[in-house]
Amino acid sequence: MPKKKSILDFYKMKEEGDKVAWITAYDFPTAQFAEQAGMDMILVGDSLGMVVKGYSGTVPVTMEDCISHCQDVRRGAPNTYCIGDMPFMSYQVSNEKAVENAGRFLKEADMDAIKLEGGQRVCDQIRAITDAGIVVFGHIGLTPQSSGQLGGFKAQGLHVDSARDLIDDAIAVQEAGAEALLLEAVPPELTEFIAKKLKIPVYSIGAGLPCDGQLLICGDMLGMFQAFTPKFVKQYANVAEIEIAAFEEYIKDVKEEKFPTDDHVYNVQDPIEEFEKLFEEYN
Ligand SMILES: Nc1nc(=O)c2c([nH]1)NC[C@@H]1CN(c3ccc(C(=O)N[C@@H](CCC(=O)O)C(=O)O)cc3)CN21
Ligand SMILES: CC(C)C(=O)C(=O)O
Ligand SMILES: [Mg+2]
Repeated sequence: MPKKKSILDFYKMKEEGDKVAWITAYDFPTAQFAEQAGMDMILVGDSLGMVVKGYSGTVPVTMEDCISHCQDVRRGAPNTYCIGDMPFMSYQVSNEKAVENAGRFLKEADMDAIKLEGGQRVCDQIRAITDAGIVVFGHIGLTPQSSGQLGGFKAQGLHVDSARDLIDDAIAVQEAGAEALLLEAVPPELTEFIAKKLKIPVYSIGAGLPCDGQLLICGDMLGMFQAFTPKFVKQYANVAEIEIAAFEEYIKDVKEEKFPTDDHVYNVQDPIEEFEKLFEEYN
């Protein structure tokens, strides 16, 4: 079992050009499989609202949802670096609320770091959480919690003006004390510039190759999420197909009385004659 990584390992990996592979996970079994596979880190994303709860966005997700899923993931992956994702309205209102809620991820769910969305406009919160001794991951570009302002789940930084805003946001997030930055759905040219410009590791979800590592949503890469498939997703398995086929076969077996067989039942421990006598008593 390799030793659990720390944020210093991720700085070192950036320096040495070793790429970080991470996925989201929300449950115990997925966390176990990710750790067994050697995943560098796990994000317990507020995307759990869409991937496991079936909401159409991440806005309804609560602190209680996030803490509960972080606890499940930690039990499954005790030796993997885990990041808790701060849900909508858990950090926007005030620095005090932001610090208090960030702290819950560490105290109640043993997370190693927290992530929150936004650039310059959340730098006060990033500074406050950092000052409390908590590792912060920034997240800019397509920020699903503010998809209303973005006009939907749309790629960002495609034009020079918006790219300039994102570069300013990236620098501000680093200056505020964040120790890593996630870029979501921005063009690779911009990703490469930001990854080279910043001292902190810069990771991509839908932001191309030239940076310090890649994140995918587990439900997307495993083929378990059916509502939509972002352009940036590579599907590595079709779990939906496997699961539906298994359910269909089970249904058929039940209808045709092919399940259960002798292998799946318990054997009586008294002579069958005694059982027959027992049943007689009731006839
Ligand atoms: N399952 C899942 N995967 C994700 O990647 C994801 C979530 N859920 N929930 C939170 C956000 C929302 N994300 C999304 C959602 C949709 C697109 C998408 O369909 N994009 C289109 C159009 C892009 C555009 O209009 O610019 C695409 O073709 O990629 C992208 C990212 C990323 N995150
Ligand atoms: C989309 C990713 C980056 C995320 O924040 C999540 O999974 O919640
Ligand atoms: Mg999120």
